[in-house]
Amino acid sequence: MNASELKVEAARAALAHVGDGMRLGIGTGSTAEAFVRLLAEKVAGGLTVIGVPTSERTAALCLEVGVPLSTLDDTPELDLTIDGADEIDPDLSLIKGGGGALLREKIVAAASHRMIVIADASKIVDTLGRFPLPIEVNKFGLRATELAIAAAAENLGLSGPVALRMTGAAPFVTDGGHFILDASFGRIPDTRALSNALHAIPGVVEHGLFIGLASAAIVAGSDGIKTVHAR
Ligand SMILES: O=C(CO)[C@H](O)[C@H](O)COP(=O)(O)O
Repeated sequence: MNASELKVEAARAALAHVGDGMRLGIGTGSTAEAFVRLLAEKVAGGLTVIGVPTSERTAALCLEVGVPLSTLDDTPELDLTIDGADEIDPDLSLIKGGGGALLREKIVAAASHRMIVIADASKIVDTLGRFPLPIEVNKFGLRATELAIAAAAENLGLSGPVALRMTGAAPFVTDGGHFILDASFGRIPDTRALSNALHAIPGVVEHGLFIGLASAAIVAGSDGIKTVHAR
């Protein structure tokens, strides 16, 4: 099976955790999209759920395939969020934001009683940081924020390019109207320290380190599906 097929298998396995009447956070990315399409089949078959999407892109897909939606304002407490990830470590800390939706993804995950991550096995790492860390920043003072991020990283012994994410010739703009800086710091031994340091920078809106949010990860590999639970 290729990575796309494995993503579908992980998404299919996650459906077993969705019960009738649930309020569901719905993630962003290709794995989450596979989940939405499978969920829509269940909804067509009579399953009742209400979804809160983590991006405009996911909202559009849900509307297209018939998954009923709410907003986090109308449904501020969720039973379960299903979302993908760019990296997953053994503690179920994550890097997310490859699709640019990290802010809403984190808000939705934090509003959920449980978060289940779905992924193909290539996303599993020993230590987070192979995937560049997405950092969502306010447009104002971009250069100053970039310098502050580099300085904060250096204090923690981390360094590497911090690149403004582009879509063609223009900067990528998130659903919240912000920019994304992708920080290639390499391995991040102390994710909590980096998280705190980034949160202390005024121009940083949010970052893609998800620590203590995932309750389980459903990972599909060539040897089958494994479910890893948070310790
Ligand atoms: O965090 C995300 C979007 O912001 C995605 O969950 C992450 O990028 C994984 O994407 P995919 O399922 O396409 O591999």
